[in-house]
Amino acid sequence: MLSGCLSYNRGHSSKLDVIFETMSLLLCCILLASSWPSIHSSQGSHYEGSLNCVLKQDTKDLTCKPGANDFILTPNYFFELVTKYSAIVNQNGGIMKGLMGPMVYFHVTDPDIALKLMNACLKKNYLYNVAKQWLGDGLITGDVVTWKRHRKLIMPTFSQTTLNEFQDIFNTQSRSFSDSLRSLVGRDVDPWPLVRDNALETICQTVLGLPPDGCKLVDEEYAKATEEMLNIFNTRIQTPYMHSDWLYKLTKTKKIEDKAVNILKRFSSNLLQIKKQSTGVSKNEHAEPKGKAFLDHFLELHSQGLLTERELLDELNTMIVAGHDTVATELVFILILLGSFPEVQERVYEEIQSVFDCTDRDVTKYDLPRLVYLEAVIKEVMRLYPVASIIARDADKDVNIDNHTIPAGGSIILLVWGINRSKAWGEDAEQFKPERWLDPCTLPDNPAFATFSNGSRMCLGKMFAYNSMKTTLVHLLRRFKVTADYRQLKLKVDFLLKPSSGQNINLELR
Ligand code: HEM
Repeated sequence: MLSGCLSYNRGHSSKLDVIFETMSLLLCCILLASSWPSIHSSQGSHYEGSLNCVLKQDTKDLTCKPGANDFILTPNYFFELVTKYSAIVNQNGGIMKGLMGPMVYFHVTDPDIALKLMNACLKKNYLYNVAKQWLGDGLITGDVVTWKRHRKLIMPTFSQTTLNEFQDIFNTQSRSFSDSLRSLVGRDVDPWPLVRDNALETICQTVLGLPPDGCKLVDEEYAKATEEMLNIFNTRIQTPYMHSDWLYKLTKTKKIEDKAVNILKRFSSNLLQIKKQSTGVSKNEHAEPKGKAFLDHFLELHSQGLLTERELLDELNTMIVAGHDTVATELVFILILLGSFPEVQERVYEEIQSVFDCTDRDVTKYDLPRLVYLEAVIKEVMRLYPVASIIARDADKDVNIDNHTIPAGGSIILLVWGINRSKAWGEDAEQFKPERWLDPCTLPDNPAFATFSNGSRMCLGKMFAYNSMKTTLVHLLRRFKVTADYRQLKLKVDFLLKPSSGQNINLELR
């Protein structure tokens, strides 16, 4: 039951089913309550036994390390797991076996081993199925066969030409975001709601490709439903009995999920309708997009019979969530770090003033590569605070790595938090040092930076993210000075890495 597939069951239950399931739920709860401690302590050795048979040389056992297990099932279980396992695995050669809840995973922090596994093991771990009801067979949650076909079709959507077309949207959104910050000057405030709304509106504008006309696409209901879903993923992953589809179906959480998914799906269907209507109206009545937007590409693929309408909507939902929550979270971390290191912020400000000749003009595609120090700051914050701090995959065949074999069926946790702090980064890996990005000779190889993942399933939106974050920060930092204290920052892994408190910033007009 615990390793059950989290596939979404679309069928309806009869009354008899409900009675049967309620009785089974009660029985299961009793069994689970009485057996949990033994499942928890014995499951590891049960799995290890079978995994050890195929290991050429035993992978060190993380769960035997002192301190590795003393946080299991604490409220902030995930965050503690990520940070503690990262440190222990880094001290022990970069690959170890260990428990996550009752399941055994191979935990990896060695950048080269991680890259090899990212390329060899394309199948996502069953944990991703918590997002299936919302994201269906989109790129993040789809099975490998669907993913391969869709990735090939969708990759051209992220061409440099398309990204350049988005620069107007990035500028307009960033200006309006900076305007909205004026009301916060002089107060300690949590920037998250405004940063999130801006990122969400930006991705939706780029999905549609319509020039903003002052009218917002996104409402509070959508943003709330997204946050609700991310919380539900977290709850479900951390609650073993909710791993069973039929038990989960009986919970209150499932009802909340159904409501949230309806809101999210209604929103993307509406976007699709707006797009379909806007391509049909004359130029005088409605502003036409200048170039191709995400939805133009998707609709073209649909009209060629390469994507069904359901697949199109799955990709649309995937794009919206992948494209806003990540960017917004990283922007909050960047503001906190800039506010905590005034000398770094001052250097960024001077670079902006120099590139833009002290003017307030928009950011062009030619400015973006010239913002070298700003880019170093962004990358350094993203190294230390990777929003996707773990990536979970399954081996669908035996994978040989140095002296180890990860057997077919083995589950893998790529600890991005740990890869980004591995010994490749040197003794000062824990320190915030943007300068390390300025000299390519002292920089480790690419796989040591895993915030966008690496290999063939790596993030498609990396350049979109850099361009939009740089544009936002230019508009913001030339108007405001930020103060914050990263030492107050408390973190949680709520599916994604997020601040849980201490994220307030203070703005001062320049
Ligand atoms: C700071 C910003 C971002 C970060 C840190 C980030 C990180 C990641 C990571 C780690 C993955 C791999 C997830 C996994 O394998 O489980 C991923 C996948 C993906 N990201 Fe991003 N992302 C960011 C922004 C974006 C943006 C702006 C977009 C779209 C506009 C986007 C679209 C995607 C898509 C479509 C995938 C699935 C790729 C595939 O499996 O083929 N991301 N992202």
